[in-house]
Amino acid sequence: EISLKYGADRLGKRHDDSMRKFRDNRLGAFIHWGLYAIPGGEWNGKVYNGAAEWLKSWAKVPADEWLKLMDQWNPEKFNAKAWAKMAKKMGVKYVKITTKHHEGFCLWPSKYSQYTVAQTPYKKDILGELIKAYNDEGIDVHFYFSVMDWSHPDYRYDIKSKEDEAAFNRFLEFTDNQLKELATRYPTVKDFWFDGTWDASIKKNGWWTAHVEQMLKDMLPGVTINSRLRADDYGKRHFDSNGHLMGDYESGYERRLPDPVKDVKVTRWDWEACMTVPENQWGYHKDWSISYVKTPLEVLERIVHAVSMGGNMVVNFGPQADGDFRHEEKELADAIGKWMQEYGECIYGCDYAGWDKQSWGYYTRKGKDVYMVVFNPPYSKLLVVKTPKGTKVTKAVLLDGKDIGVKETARNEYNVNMPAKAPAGPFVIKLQIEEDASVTDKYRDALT
Ligand SMILES: C[C@@H]1N[C@@H](C(=O)NCc2ccccc2)[C@H](O)[C@@H]1O
Repeated sequence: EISLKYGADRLGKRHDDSMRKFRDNRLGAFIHWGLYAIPGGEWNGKVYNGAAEWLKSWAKVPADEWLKLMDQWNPEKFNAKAWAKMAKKMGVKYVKITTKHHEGFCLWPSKYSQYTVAQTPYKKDILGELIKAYNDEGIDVHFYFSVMDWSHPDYRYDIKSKEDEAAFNRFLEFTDNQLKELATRYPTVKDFWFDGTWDASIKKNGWWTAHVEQMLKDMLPGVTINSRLRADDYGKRHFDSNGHLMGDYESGYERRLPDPVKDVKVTRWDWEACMTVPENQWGYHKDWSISYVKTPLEVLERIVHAVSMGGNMVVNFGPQADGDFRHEEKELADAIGKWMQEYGECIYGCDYAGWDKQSWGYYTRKGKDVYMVVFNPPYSKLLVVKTPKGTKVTKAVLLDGKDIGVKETARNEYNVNMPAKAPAGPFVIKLQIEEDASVTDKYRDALT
């Protein structure tokens, strides 16, 4: 291994209470809310199909012109309690809020910037209202924070001169101040999810990313930090030059998921995926017909897929400028919530089962309980289960306790019956197992 000053400061997963809660939460929601919600993907009469929160970039709008949108920021339908009730009903255990996205507009009254809610007609501290409302519902709050800040004159994409260096150092100090401000004003925050850290300027300042992780952990013991913040001595990101994960969980699965067979290695560390409902819209876009919109079932499958591989899933919501949600997102929250109400025990506190993936769906595991989450019931009405050596399935029940029958068909192979009346949608079977490495082998491998 090469010696690093700013590489991973820990090997392996964290097992303290805070990280355990992060992991056991499993299902979160993203809130992408900023000035970009006002134009909603359209600028000067042209609708841009790219991500709506990047409209400033697609339409090449100068920062001072873009930030004039602040004069229109007055979400008259915003009701933090209603947002928290919606999240509660969806069954999310945490919400990640964009405190400041790339545009530089702050949802809290930062004293280090003139581009904040305090300078808008709305005036009030939106972030503070949201944290109180979510926490009052028992929902953890995580902060999304974009290091890249298009509103700040000292931001640099690269460091190519002494002036660049001086400017960027001022920018890093500004960023430190905002982060300390967030940690001080909102001490119940449980996680910082950094974005906008891919530029050469950050990769050349790996020391600063290590300093930020330490600074926040000193201020808020237990707080979790995503790998996307981190660059090491050589600009390596997420995983350091020795291949060790930096931060507390991998945060590279944005709008994609690890393959259940080829990428089983991700089960060795903590990770959190995030996803959009359209193909690629985080902020509010007025026209969702421009790309494919996932159904609630497709969102649900991604949630289960993540948990089945030992990861968290964060489903994105892009609130409207008026503070209300579009009907598609309300309906999605409702549908996911109904499923979680009935089957959530196969998600919350669950992890990778370590069994070979089968075509009917996904396994999750909590202690001695292995769950089968069935998305694709077979015409045979027989759900094939293959267990690791020394593991036996002794019973298969629905979550209401109804025994549906399991038959051993070969060594470490079983057929679990489909319920007589196939449920109308994805459902869960709970397996009772016995694990004993000393189990004698009554079957013999064929001699080939
Ligand atoms: C969580 C998402 N991350 C931001 C994003 O655009 N990431 C993908 C990306 C990364 C680098 C260049 C272009 C696009 C999106 O705006 C969301 O905030």
